[in-house]
Amino acid sequence: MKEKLSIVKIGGNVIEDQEALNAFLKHFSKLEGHKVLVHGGGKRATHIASRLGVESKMIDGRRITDADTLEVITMVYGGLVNKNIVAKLQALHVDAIGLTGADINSILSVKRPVKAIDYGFVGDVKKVNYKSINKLIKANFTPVFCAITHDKNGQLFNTNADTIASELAIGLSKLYTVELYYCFEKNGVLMSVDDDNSVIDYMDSGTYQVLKHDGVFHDGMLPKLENCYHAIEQGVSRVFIGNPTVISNKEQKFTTLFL
Ligand SMILES: Nc1ncnc2c1ncn2[C@@H]1O[C@H](COP(=O)(O)OP(=O)(O)O)[C@@H](O)[C@H]1O
Ligand SMILES: CC(=O)N[C@@H](CCC(=O)OP(=O)(O)O)C(=O)O
Repeated sequence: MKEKLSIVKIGGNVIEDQEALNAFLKHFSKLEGHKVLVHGGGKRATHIASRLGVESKMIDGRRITDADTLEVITMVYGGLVNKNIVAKLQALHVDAIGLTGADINSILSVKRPVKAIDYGFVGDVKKVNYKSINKLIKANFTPVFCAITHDKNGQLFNTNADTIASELAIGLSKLYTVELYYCFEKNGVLMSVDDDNSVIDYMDSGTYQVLKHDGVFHDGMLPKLENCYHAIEQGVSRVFIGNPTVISNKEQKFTTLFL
């Protein structure tokens, strides 16, 4: 039987709220067994880009990444956000190691093909080197991934953090029974985005298609759910969406997704 591995993605709104981030990291530190953290930081990148005079442009939840934006996101995701999270985890006695997809050649990507839109330096994941990542896991390190990948020719790419989490989950599910958690500031996938009590407890792919057609999901929730169902279809055992306590408290409301 495969061992269990928890992969947890934490979104940009929680990262912006120091109290919420600290509370989440405390929950994460107590999570038993092997674990991997993936973090976003889109909000921080937009904020710092604007202070540097770099304009941010998002289309369908993805950032148009020109050369200046790539510099900003490399500093913000790979440096500021990643290293602060790693330091906070070390303070909580988690032996965390921060990584981009270039480190140990962990996540390879190719430039997102230009169709109607040229996203610039945005990468679509081509390969996850789960065997290399597993060396860190087996040595009892906790990998902490940011939203950066590379092409093995020296080019870094910006890749949506929800996609990084689902691709890592797919790759590592060859070795582990993976539980994938998407943590954000709401209680789960909501029937009505303004009502935190309207959590959809269970959602199969048929219901997902109907609700999507009815316009229940907007903005970042659209790519998030696409990534979730992609992971489930590719063999990830369990996928949950909820607030930062979902990883340790199954008493409260959250959304469980299945085929
Ligand atoms: N039906 C829905 N249920 C919950 N959130 C939704 C829904 N539709 C749209 N959203 C929006 O999606 C956002 C989450 O996506 P995103 O901002 O990409 O998350 P993250 O912080 O994880 O990166 C929420 O903040 C919310 O405003
Ligand atoms: C290509 C692309 O859009 N990348 C994202 C990566 C960060 C991210 O996903 O952050 P959140 O999880 O906080 O939204 C971006 O630059 O915004």
